[in-house]
Amino acid sequence: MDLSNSSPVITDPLAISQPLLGGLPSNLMQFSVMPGGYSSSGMNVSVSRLKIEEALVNGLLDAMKSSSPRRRLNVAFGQDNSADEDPAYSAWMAKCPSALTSFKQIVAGAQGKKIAVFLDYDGTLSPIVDDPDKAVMSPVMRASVRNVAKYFPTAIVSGRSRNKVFEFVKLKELYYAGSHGMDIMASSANYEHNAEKCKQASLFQPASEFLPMIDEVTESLLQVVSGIDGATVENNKFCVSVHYRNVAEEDWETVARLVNEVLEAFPRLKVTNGRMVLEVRPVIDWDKGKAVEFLLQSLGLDDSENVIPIYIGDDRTDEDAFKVLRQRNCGYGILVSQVPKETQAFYSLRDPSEVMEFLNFLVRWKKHLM
Ligand SMILES: O=P(O)(O)OC[C@H]1O[C@H](O[C@H]2O[C@H](CO)[C@@H](O)[C@H](O)[C@H]2O)[C@H](O)[C@@H](O)[C@@H]1O
Repeated sequence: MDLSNSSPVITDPLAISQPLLGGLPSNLMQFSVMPGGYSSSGMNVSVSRLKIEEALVNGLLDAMKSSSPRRRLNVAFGQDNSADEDPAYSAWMAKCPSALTSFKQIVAGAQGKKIAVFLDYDGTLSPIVDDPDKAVMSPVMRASVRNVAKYFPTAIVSGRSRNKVFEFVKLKELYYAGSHGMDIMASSANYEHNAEKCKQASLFQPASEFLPMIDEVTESLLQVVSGIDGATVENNKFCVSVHYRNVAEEDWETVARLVNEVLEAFPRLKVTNGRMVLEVRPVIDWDKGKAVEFLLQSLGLDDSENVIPIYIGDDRTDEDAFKVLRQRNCGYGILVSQVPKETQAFYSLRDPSEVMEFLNFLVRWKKHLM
C-alpha cells in the first residue's frame, strides 16, 4: 500500500508550544502566546503566562461541563422520552432528521453503488456506562454488525486502543482503527491466526514515535489524579483518556488543572474532550476523518462517484469524520444523540438501539436488492 501521501505532519505550532485544551473560548484568544514572549496586550510575560494557564483551565472546564448534557428521565414511565416533548430537540431534528425515517432517501442514491460502513464504538454500538471496562456490546448488536459486514465493507473507528475495541466487538471480518484512527489495521484483526491474512495485513500507525511519551504521560496522569475520587486514566496506546464521569462536579476544575499541569511537560501532546472524558493525544495532523479517508483509499473504495460511505458516531471526535464526508460531497454522517448538538452530520439516531435498527434496515434493503 502506498502510504506516501498519508504521512501526518505536525501542525499548529502554537499547540506544540503550549498544551491547547480543545481551543480557547474566543474571548480568551488574546492570551495566546506571541513569538517573543509577550501577549498581544503587551503584558509582562509571567503575568500573561498565569492568565494563559487560567484561561486554559477555564476553557477546559467549560468544555467539560458542556461535553455530555444529561437528559431528564421520565421516571414515571421508567424511560427517557423527554426528547419528544422538547421543542429545541424537535427544531434540531428538522435540520438533522432521523436516519430511520429518512432511510429511503439515504439508499435512493445507492442503487448500483457500493456502501461502506464506519462505526464508532462507545455510545454508538454500546450504551454509555459509568465503568469504561464494562461497555460491552450486546449479542444482538454484534449479530447486526456481523450481518452488515457480510454485505458491506465495515470498519470500527474508535478512541479506544485497537486491541481493546476488538475485545469488545470480537468480529474478525471487520477493519479496525483504534486510538482515534492512529492505529489502523486494514485487514483482519485476527491476522496472527491466519498466515494468509497476515501477509495481506497492513498496519498504519502515524503516531508510533509517541508510544514512549504516551506511556510516560499515562504514569504522570495516574499519579496526579490518584487523589481525586472517581477519576480514572485509560491508556489507549496512542492516546490517553482521563475519565471524570464519576468525579463530583466541584472537583472537575481540579481535574482540568492537574491535566493542564501535567501537559506543560509534554508540549507535543494536546487535550481534547469527549463525553465526560479528557483525551490526551499527540499534536499530529491525524484524526478519525483522516482515518476514514485512509481506509477508503487502502480498501480501494476511494471512488466517490460509486462508493457511499456511511459514518455513525456520537462524539466530538466523530465530527472530523462527518466533516470529511461533507467535504468530499459523498456519503452521510449520522450523529447518535438525544440532545440537539452542533454537527456536520446529515442525519441522526437517538441511541445504540436505533443504530442497530438502522444497520438491520441496511441489511434488509441489500437482501431485497439481490
Ligand atoms: O471513539 P469511541 O469509541 O466513542 O471512544 C471514545 C471514548 O470512549 C470511552 O469512554 C466513553 O464511554 C465510557 C463507557 O461507556 C464512558 O464511561 C465514558 O464516560 C465515555 O467518555 C473510552 O473509555 C475512552 O477511552 C474513549 O476515548
